[in-house]
Amino acid sequence: GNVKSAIPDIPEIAKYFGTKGRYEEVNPYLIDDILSVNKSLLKPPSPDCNAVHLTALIRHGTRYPTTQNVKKMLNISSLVLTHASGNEIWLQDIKTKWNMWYTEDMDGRLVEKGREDLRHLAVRLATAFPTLISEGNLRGNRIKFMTSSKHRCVDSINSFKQGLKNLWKIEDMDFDHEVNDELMRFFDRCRRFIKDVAQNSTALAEFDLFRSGAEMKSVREKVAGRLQIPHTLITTDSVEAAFYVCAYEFAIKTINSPWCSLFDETDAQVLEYSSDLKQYWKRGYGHDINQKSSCSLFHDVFNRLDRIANASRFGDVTEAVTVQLGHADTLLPLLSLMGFFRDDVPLTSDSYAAQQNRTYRTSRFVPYAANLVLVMYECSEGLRLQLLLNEQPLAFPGIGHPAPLYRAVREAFQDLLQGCDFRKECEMP
Ligand SMILES: O=P(O)(O)O[C@H]1[C@H](OP(=O)(O)O)[C@@H](OP(=O)(O)O)[C@H](O)[C@@H](O)[C@H]1OP(=O)(O)O
Repeated sequence: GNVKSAIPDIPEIAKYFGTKGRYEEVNPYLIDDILSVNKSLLKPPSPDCNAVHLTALIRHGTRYPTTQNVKKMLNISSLVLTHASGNEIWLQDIKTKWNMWYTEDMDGRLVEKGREDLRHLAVRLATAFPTLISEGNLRGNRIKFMTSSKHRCVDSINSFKQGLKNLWKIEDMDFDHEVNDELMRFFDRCRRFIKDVAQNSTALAEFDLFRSGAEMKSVREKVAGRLQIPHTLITTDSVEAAFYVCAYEFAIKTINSPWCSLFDETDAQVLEYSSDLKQYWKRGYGHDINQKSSCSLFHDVFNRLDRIANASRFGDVTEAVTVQLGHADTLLPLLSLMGFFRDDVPLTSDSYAAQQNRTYRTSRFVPYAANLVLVMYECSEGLRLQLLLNEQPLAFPGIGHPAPLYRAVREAFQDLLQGCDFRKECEMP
């Protein structure tokens, strides 16, 4: 019928959930129609072009909290259930209508919504690129699948495949995927990253400083006041965990949880900045090795594009589509390596106010199921490469065109193409 689907009651702070945000917040038109494809955005660069290859680098779909966060959520929920007082409706609802249902064994696994995220993404990409993501190419093994070994990624790539099988009513075939952590979890393989960042307690100093700074103190005091709990008991971990309850209740169950009433927009923006500081210094521009650790994935993608470019002259392109499933930690370093979302000044613990309009804002570009799609076209004047991030055209830095000539892209990235040696960058003396 023509009854619009009931728009879920969306927490006003939902756009500040960082890497724990829903895909729909980045593309709100999907709330009404999850299979909607903005065809005008996705038409070929010019009528004479035809698509010859597509690579999709995809983050897994919506997941449960990781164990480390379930522990923090347990702490804040028992503190609130035992110590909070006040007769606000939302507090009564937390106490009477909500229960702490998260358990440590959830361990970041994919939830049903996460399977839907990937099944729907598969159908939308097949709709947008029907000559590449096609039943014939799937049955003809011209669509390659690769994934991180993490359960949430394996489940995600199987959901992506299931989306295509449902679309074409395929029940008589299964399709393999390659588990490749060297590429999809390169950060685990880069010794310099592990030593200088992951295991270096000073590497996230700006993040740590902000978490114990003035803006976060104000959030803690306001939340303590709303709960009528002494603010000495409300730590940064507490407010972060309560924010995560709100984010996970929404992402997993599309519920506007009473926990969201603990925060106003300013609180959410402070917590968003805190999350951006973590990603900036651990996965982004903060440390050069963060981006250099993604050199192996960068070369994997461009070596394939070069093969396609050479083969396309002879029309025997066998690798029509490559789908690679990873993490936010896979996409963020690569996006930085390629120069996306770089601010003129670094994100630091004391630049919260100055960075209100920062471009490195993870809520805007790496939600669950975030995806970077590269489409190569054969056009009359040569090969073109179109870039899409979360199904929206993305101009290459320094080129400003979302579907430039491939040779222009290679020129822009020539230093990386000739350098960016993973072994050299990552080995330790
Ligand atoms: O804060 P948590 O424990 O959720 O951090 C996770 C990462 O989640 P994210 O920060 O991206 O929301 C998780 O990335 P994902 O893309 O797989 O969800 C990562 O795999 C996991 O190790 C945690 O990252 P951390 O840097 O080890 O804290």
